[in-house]
Amino acid sequence: MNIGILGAGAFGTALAISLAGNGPVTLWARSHTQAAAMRLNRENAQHLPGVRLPDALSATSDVTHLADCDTLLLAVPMQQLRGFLNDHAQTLADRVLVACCKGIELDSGHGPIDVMDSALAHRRNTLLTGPSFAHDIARGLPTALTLASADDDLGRILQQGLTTANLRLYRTTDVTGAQLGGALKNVMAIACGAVIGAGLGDSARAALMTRGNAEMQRMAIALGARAETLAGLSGLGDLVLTCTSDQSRNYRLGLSLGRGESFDPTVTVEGAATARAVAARCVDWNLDMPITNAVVAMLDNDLTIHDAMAQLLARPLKEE
Ligand SMILES: NC(=O)C1=CN([C@@H]2O[C@H](COP(=O)(O)OP(=O)(O)OC[C@H]3O[C@@H](n4cnc5c(N)ncnc54)[C@H](OP(=O)(O)O)[C@@H]3O)[C@@H](O)[C@H]2O)C=CC1
Ligand SMILES: O=C(CO)COP(=O)(O)O
Repeated sequence: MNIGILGAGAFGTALAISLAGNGPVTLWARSHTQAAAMRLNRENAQHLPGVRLPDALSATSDVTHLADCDTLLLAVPMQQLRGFLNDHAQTLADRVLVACCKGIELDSGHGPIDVMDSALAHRRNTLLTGPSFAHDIARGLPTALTLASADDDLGRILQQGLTTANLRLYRTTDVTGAQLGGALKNVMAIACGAVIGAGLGDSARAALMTRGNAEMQRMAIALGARAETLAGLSGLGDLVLTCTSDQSRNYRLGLSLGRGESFDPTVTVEGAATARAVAARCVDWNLDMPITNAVVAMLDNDLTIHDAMAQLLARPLKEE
């Protein structure tokens, strides 16, 4: 397998570092300056400082250097994915594509594979998702992820080719479940960060994680996912990681909301747009998504975390 990675952010770079342990990998950055600096300094100082780029990793800003790559990993943020696919349709044609982003597109309500399926003519579109921080992968720490492919034969090939010494891949054909688990856990991480930031305690966070998990299951099953996918790495696994670690940018945005502090708007926080994408559609989908709606209200400054928790506690009592 000849691998290229498009998008030299934290995650794309971390995956490139890990995969370079298997053989040569090409990492494409849109910025010529960034690619040149990575070649010169053997470091992605902008997005993943402090980690040496291995010799088997070639950094470039020239898409023609991806000509020999049969498998391309796309590591750009979710809301940029469609524009990116349109801009690079020729480079991506006839390759196996692996989306590495987590989220739901605001305009369409679609996840990464759905966006690729609608934007590109071919259908060899897959997703790599699950609990993993870029810094952990890049430092060689053990990680387990899910490779989602509707075509199980293709899934097996990718599972084999993208597994590395520190990256163990499981696979699933439930692309809907994998997309939604990775997208919705970020919304719950914002809520959990807000609870901790406001000093409401670990018990409240445990309640939110559990009810958030129920909310994720409800939506995913309604849209055709399998319950066991949401109980796996791409759902519960990533929910646990992201709601409990301040390595998570979504969780840190929540912390800032809970503390009443501002947050750097240039940081990639997928859960904010995803929460809006879901909240805008949950009435049409006939879905009860109280935590997601509360996150949107907090992001819009319409609700404090104290009021949001009071509202959630005052909901009609029901069976678990
Ligand atoms: N970081 C992590 O730990 C993990 C991240 N992910 C997912 O990976 C995805 C990317 O996140 P991450 O790498 O962390 O984000 P970063 O903010 O670190 O990097 C984003 C990268 O995307 C590039 N980019 C943005 N828009 C475009 C575009 N239109 N064309 C080309 N390149 C573009 C940026 O380029 P530039 O620098 O030039 O702006 C940058 O290299 C997200 O969906 C995230 O949820 C998944 C698991 C773990
Ligand atoms: O997806 C991630 C961990 O699995 C990264 O989380 P953040 O995008 O919140 O940093």
